[in-house]
Amino acid sequence: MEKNRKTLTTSSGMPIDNNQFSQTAGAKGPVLIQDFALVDKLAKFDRERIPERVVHAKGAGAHGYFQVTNDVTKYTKADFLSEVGKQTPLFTRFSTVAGERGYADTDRDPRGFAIKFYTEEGNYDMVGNNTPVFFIRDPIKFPDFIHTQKRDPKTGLRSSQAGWDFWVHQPEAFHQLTILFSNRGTPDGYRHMNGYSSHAYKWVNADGDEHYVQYHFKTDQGIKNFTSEEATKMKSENPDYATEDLYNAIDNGNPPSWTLYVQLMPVADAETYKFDVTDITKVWPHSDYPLIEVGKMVLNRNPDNYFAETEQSAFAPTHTVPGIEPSNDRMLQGRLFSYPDTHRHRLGANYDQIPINCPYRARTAHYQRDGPLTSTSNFGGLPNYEPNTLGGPVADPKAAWSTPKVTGKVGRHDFGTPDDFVQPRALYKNVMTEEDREHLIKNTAEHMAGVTKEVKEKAVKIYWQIDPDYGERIAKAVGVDAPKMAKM
Ligand code: HEM
Repeated sequence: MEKNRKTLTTSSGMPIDNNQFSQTAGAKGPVLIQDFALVDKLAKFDRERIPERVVHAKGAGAHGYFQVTNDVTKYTKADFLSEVGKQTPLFTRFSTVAGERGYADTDRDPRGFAIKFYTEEGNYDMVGNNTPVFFIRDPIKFPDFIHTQKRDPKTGLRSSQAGWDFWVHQPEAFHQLTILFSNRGTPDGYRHMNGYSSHAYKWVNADGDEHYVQYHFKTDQGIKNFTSEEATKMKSENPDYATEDLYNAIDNGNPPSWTLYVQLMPVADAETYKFDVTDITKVWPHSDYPLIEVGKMVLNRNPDNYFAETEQSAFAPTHTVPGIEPSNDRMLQGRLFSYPDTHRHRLGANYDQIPINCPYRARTAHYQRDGPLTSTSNFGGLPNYEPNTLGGPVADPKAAWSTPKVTGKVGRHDFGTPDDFVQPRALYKNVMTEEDREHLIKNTAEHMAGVTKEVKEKAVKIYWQIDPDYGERIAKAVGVDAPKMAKM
């Protein structure tokens, strides 16, 4: 055996004499079940795959840190934001949404933008996207929406018909669609896009004052997008383009960074504001609520092992810290349940004990025990019940959340009649350049190419209500009659 090379072992640590030939009964005889070097290897291999994430299956991860650059203590008591200069280690995962784990990175799709801050008060996860709004605003619609983005149950193919058939029944989706079918739907890798909380969360300060908050992580690399042609070409040239680009930038000592800004709205303002600020299909005008700088996120270390870190990372909006609370945004409330639930399914009940998910900078103290793959000391001989006289951990009333009032009847309430077109109209008319609009029309029409006339006509009707120019140009590009639609 060569010097300085370790002896190969089984997973139980038994030295292995030979890794080239299975044990057999005689040179021509059958393979023996006593050969643990073989059985251990095959059994481990048989179980190598865990379920992929039901959405956001393909992603790239990176370690880094967050540093506070501005005093925000009058808005939140979150300890990791308590001092200018304070640094908190973090892990980030960027992703596409609909494709499977082997899918191409440059597909038109929102991009996931998930951050796990390892704070001294426990892990804080910010699970956002590169778009400030979303397609729907009630969690009961999420599984149906995602089914339209995944493969058709009969053909096993992706179907743009399903997407459009769903969207034409959700006029509120057209704000997000106007973003998705602009070139922002095909960002040039993960370094050149912004990240948003999309939801309103709540910041609470030490005196109990509450603000709704929206997060904007602005890329310091500048926004860069692919055109539809460039993105499609890249799918075949390098399906892992975004993953490789992020890895190489960090590996080459060129750490990407993002500046975090927030919009803050006193909770009382929300009652009289012109729209429901917990509606995720809306953005808050910067003229009403300007951006306030908070700090910088820098990604400077690649994972050592993709599976252990990136694949096993488990983010949840439920993982929060004192000073940051959920709002009543219905989508967010649905997500609070969905993420830890899917982690228990994907990784097991002790997903929090996997090193990448472990709140290693906080001192955890509780009475939860056992379960599959318990891989900590399981709190040794400490008591496993409470109340007790044994000096075990007790709850601290100071950690109580804010106590917002709720009124009204239990029921399946609709959203009333919000104006879902004013914001996509402003985006189309006032924010986009003529070149942006040309790309938007072309990209939308390309995607709608195989869609039925009935669905195209319904979509055109919505586009026309957003803005007649938008509707007429889409109608022309997809080959339906816009003026007739407009009179319907
Ligand atoms: C009711 C609505 C939603 C539901 C039920 C839902 C559910 C899920 C589920 C089950 C996963 C897989 C998690 C895993 O296996 O680790 C996931 C991933 C993800 N979701 Fe959502 N989602 C919703 C809306 C949203 C919204 C609005 C955003 C962004 C603002 C978002 C951002 C993400 C991101 C970034 C990931 C990937 C996290 C990672 O990198 O591991 N989701 N979602």
